[in-house]
Amino acid sequence: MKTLIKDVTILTMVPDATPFQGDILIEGSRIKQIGDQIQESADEVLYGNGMVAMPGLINAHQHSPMSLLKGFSDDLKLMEWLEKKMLPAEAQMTPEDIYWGAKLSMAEMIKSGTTAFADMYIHMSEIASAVKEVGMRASLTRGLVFMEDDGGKRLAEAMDLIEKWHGTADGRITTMFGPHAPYTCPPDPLKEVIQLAENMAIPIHIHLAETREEMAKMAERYHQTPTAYLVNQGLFDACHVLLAHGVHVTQRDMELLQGMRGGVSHNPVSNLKLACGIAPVFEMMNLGITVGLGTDGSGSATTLDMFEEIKAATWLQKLNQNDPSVLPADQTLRMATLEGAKLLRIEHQVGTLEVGKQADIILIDMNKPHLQPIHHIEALLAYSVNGADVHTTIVNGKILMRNRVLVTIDEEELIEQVKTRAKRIVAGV
Ligand SMILES: N[C@@H](CCSC[C@H]1O[C@@H](n2cnc3c(=O)[nH]cnc32)[C@H](O)[C@@H]1O)C(=O)O
Ligand SMILES: [Zn+2]
Repeated sequence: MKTLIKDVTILTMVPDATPFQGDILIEGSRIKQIGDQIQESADEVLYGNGMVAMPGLINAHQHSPMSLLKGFSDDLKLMEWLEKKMLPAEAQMTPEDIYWGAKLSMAEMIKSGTTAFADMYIHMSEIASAVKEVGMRASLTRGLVFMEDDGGKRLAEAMDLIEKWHGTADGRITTMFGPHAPYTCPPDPLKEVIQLAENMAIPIHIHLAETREEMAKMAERYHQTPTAYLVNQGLFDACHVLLAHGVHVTQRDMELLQGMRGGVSHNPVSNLKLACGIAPVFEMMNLGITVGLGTDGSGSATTLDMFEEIKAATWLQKLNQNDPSVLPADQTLRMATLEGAKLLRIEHQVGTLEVGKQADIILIDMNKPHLQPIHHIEALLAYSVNGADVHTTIVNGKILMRNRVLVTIDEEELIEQVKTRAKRIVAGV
């Protein structure tokens, strides 16, 4: 199967590359050729017509089934929101609900230009089945809380996910271990997971230093910051780590993180909405720590539009540093693409448009008043585009949305399913 994208403005996101007009040839799942006037017959030709082609966005921290809970419980503090609303609602969710919730998130992600995501939740085989069917790329994690003895049930589910799904769906699905957070993972079980991750060469995805309450809790329990606690359990020596949030990290914490494999998913909309604080993204980047972008679950962020995260990320750092030159447009776009790919450990496959890489490409329709005239493409993409401007979404060479119509998801059926399921779930809370 060959697809030819003709006459588009190509933003490869390769560092220092400038946008240019040209064609992209996709063969199978990969980018075969990028150039000018490619003369090759293809099964499908997409005409650029004023569009921009760029790498699909990568959402580095998500809880996909929580889209069933979007708008259910807002304007609360994180711990209250989590303990009084989210966890009781999660207890009502059946495996089938998880499947449909994940699909709902994927529909929203594909329609707003996201092609890959990192997900931490429960009933992960349901999510894996949905990812396989829908055609997205995902790094899947069974979230592990160790606050009560569950006889090893959660960990067994995590192992099962990794053994059954890692590297499957034509390589679109990878997995991580997911100790949930420093405050839900005491030293012994955490060390056990770290050991497993090291032995199996599987990365770890974990929440870190999201709230002031977490800082206080960890100081009281262990007389340490959450970051120092993880360092002292040997986490960063063992494996690649995807840290979600990293809002409350001290200068000393950042120095401890310097040189880590992996990095931080910055989730600015969720952090703003829950009034968690502003992550020191600029400082972390200056220390060479990889920082990508995520939405967190829709239960908190209430949106999965990564273009909103791009805007929030750059605005927050400009304000925080009192300097509008901080996080310029191209750097922030890179956080949502190549840096995110590094966090998911898939940068050899995606994150830039390069010959030989997997074809995860989005086309953005610039023929709109709010996107004209075009002086600097990157500025418009970072500051003006929103998810609804995405025209076409391609993952692994396959078109998942064509002219805003989903190809692998029946949108009508999806909406019917989630309406009834969501109603039943919250009735039990
Ligand atoms: N609670 C599950 C395991 C955790 S899955 C991932 C968890 O992260 C929770 N979560 C979602 N957003 C956040 C956040 O911003 N901070 C901390 N946890 C969150 C979410 O509700 C879900 O319970 C169990 O009992 O087995
Ligand atoms: Zn989260």
